[in-house]
Amino acid sequence: MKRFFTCNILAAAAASRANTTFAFQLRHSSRQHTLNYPLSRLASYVAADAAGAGDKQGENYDYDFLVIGGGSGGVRASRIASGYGAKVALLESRLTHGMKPQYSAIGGTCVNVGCVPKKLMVFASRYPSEIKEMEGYGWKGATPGQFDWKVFLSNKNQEISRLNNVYQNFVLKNAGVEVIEATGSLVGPHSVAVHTTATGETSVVTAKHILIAVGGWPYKPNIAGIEHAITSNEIFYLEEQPKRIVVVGGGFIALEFASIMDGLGSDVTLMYRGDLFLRGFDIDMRNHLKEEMMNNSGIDVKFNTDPKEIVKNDDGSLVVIDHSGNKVECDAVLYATGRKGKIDGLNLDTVGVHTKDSFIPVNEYSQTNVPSIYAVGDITNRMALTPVALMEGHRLADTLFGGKDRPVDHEYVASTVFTTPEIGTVGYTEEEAVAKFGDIDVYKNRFRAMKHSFPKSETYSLFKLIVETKTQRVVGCHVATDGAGEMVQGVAIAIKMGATKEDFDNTIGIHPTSAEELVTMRSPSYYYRSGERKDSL
Ligand SMILES: Cc1cc2nc3c(=O)[nH]c(=O)nc-3n(C[C@H](O)[C@H](O)[C@H](O)COP(=O)(O)OP(=O)(O)OC[C@H]3O[C@@H](n4cnc5c(N)ncnc54)[C@H](O)[C@@H]3O)c2cc1C
Ligand SMILES: NC(=O)c1ccc[n+]([C@@H]2O[C@H](COP(=O)([O-])OP(=O)(O)OC[C@H]3O[C@@H](n4cnc5c(N)ncnc54)[C@H](O)[C@@H]3O)[C@@H](O)[C@H]2O)c1
Repeated sequence: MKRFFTCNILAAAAASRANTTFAFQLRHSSRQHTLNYPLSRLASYVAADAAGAGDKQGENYDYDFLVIGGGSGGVRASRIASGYGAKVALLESRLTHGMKPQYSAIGGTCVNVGCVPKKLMVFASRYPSEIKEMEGYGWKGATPGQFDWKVFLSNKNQEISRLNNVYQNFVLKNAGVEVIEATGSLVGPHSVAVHTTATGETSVVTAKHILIAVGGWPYKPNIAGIEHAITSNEIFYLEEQPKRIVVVGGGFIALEFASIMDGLGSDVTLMYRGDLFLRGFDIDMRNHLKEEMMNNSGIDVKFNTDPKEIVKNDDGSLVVIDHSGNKVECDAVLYATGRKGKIDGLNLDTVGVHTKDSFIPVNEYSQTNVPSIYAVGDITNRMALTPVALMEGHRLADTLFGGKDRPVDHEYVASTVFTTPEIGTVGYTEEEAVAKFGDIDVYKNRFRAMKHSFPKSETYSLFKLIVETKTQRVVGCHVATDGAGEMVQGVAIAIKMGATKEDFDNTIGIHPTSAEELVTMRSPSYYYRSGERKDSL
């Protein structure tokens, strides 16, 4: 007798009681797979699932740890778990990067369509401004030449392919992780349907612990003509460099790509719906970046501007019409308006995993409401940064397989917006510090770095330290300058360790650098006492 069931553990259990053989019908995304599954095996994992995650049951699972998603969090968790001797399999939909439908591949968003190709574009985009200053240093007639988008893209693609190979065949293979090119979806608290990418076949495997590390996906608001807009996924594969580009958004991705495309020679219009971009960052850094962008880049920054419609012309060019009826002609529109969790097709409902919007809430051990199922990285909507996903994955593996008690730690996480100039930041903003501590001392200096002052460029840096008055602990450091990311990484160690302003003062600077400013700001620029700003005491 052959019967069909949707992928539902209760239906499977009923089938096993009726002692039938059956084909198991699974739906994932738009595809539908049929799986002929041996009943004895199915019955065993149904029984295991029904019994919960008992240690004794665990001995019968196919794996100790099954990871869905081969990005920052999944790769780190799986290789650390394997290092502790766990039997680990990792499912990633694709092992080599490329366009639709996934864009991402082994290594995740960061490696394929995020941090890495983005940073390569940042490097490429900064050469022209370096060359502009060369004349002041005595180099006559230097020009950046012509940027060849196709050459860059081809080199970038080779580099990402190299990294895909490194992840699959060195990082994970050497760690003993079984990598499967497949898309995973949940069947039960201990069972996952594995939809093999190459063949379309589906099988079901069981694991004592399951980790969901599927990352996120760009979100575009539903305005007329939105289908003509691209996202950060597509920009890494555009065949031609858009001569004119409108970037919509005011977060990390919008600002970084506005800077990149400007540096590469495109005409850039940045549209942000609010008064000032980079909400959540220190107010001085936000204002400083605005001034630097307006004074030292070609970016046309439009605040309080929200597109209402995108119209495609017959020649393929686009027009962005905002709510006031203003029009901007361009060749591409990049939407960078946030990211959603990639939960589609995971069958979370089937197993009862709670979601909030498109994300999966977890506790401090990255555990979902279903005890055997964990989630790390962007899908948990804690802090969407690669090193954070790495930390969450690592700590989970330490806890589950290393015999350690390692909850996540999101305090004093440093980050950098790779605009020109970069904004490096760790700890509390001025606003947050006032709200939390009431009494703070603020040290601030805006200056022209030696490198820019000599060729007489009007390019400024801004350094800011925030100190809790009572303890004199440095609780925030915000830097807008060349190489801010490299600089703030070191400061983050000191701040995480609880360094005081005196510790900073006792540290001897490196001369001549811009970074020495961090240890030479002697007197506070202003203070807050009981939440009220005071210019002197
Ligand atoms: C343009 C851009 C630039 C960025 N720049 C930076 C930066 O400079 N610094 C920084 O710290 N962060 C940056 N980020 C953020 C960073 O990329 C993410 O925080 C990080 O990649 C999250 O890791 P993750 O493990 O949660 O998920 P991801 O890295 O997104 O990995 C998830 C993987 O799971 C796979 N997958 C999804 N569903 C399934 C399924 N059902 N079965 C099997 N596999 C599946 C996907 O194909 C993907 O490869 C950037 C992001 C973007 C978009
Ligand atoms: N350098 C880095 O570390 C880096 C770089 C890129 C991305 N990231 C991570 O990826 C995450 C996602 O980046 P992102 O820039 O897409 O998101 P984001 O949340 O940083 O910014 C989204 C922006 O879009 C705006 N927005 C949202 N909905 C809108 C709408 N309907 N219309 C117009 N504007 C709208 C928001 O006001 C905000 O300015 C970041 O939060 C960050 O954690 C990090």
